[in-house]
Amino acid sequence: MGAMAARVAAVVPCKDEAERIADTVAAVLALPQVGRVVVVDDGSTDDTAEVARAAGADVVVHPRNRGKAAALSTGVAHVRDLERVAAAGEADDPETTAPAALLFVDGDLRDTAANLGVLTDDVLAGRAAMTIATLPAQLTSGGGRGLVVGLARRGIEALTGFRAVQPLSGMRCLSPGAYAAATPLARGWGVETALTVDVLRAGLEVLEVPCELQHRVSGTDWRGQLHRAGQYRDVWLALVRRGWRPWQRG
Ligand SMILES: O=c1ccn([C@@H]2O[C@H](COP(=O)(O)OP(=O)(O)O[C@H]3O[C@H](CO)[C@@H](O)[C@H](O)[C@H]3O)[C@@H](O)[C@H]2O)c(=O)[nH]1
Ligand SMILES: O=C(O)[C@H](O)COP(=O)(O)O
Repeated sequence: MGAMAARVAAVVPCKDEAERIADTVAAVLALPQVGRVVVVDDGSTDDTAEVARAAGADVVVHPRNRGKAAALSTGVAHVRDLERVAAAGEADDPETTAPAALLFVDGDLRDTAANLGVLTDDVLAGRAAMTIATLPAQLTSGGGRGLVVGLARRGIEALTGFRAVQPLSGMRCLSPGAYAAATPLARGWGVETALTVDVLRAGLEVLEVPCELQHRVSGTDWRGQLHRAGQYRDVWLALVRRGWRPWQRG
């Protein structure tokens, strides 16, 4: 394994993923590119933290739910703390411990997370600053009507010219420069949309990469629709805060 081989740090934000997180962590830990997996338990009411720890992840806990973007920020901060400790142990060569890239992974992918390796190649080779997974048709059908996806796609295109196939996809690999360009992260469910806008606006390359992933799809019940309403609000806010004014179009 080369020096770069295990230099990706994975961050997995989780709210109530106890049933799925062990498989997800095991699959990500098995990727040769990945050196560490940090799970952020974002105020779960189940055993997510314990299960993730038992599966081999470093775990940080939010005592109260703070949303996906806050969980990602906490996870990256924890990666950096762990690196500082490791660098102190390895004396004068922090380069050997600093991650070459961050891999953002949802907790619900289970063993399909084993297919995430394709996201890291372009970033580690310097061909892209951020890669975004595009998912195949899901085995479980969802209840979405494309409203949130359409909003995010239109806003990103208006602000940057980039037409995203799956603008909400949370599985992303980022170079340290891409992460710096996108911080502070937009709140809640706006984080992916804002990441794409901010990284592109920094003049960096963004690539969508097909990836064989399956995740838990939101349904048509009131819970699913409430979830989509929250997504819509956060994506809208992220876009407006970045200067999108759709109501001004002639
Ligand atoms: O308050 C929360 C809610 C969720 N999660 C975790 O965030 C991830 C994504 O959540 P999920 O409910 O699976 O989101 P989806 O409905 O599938 O949303 C899609 O759209 C989101 C943006 O709106 C993206 O973050 C997701 O990656 C994308 O799959 C999962 O690991 C969750 O456990 C948190 O950490 N905190
Ligand atoms: O189910 C989904 O794909 C997301 O929750 C987004 O919902 P949408 O279909 O309304 O864009």
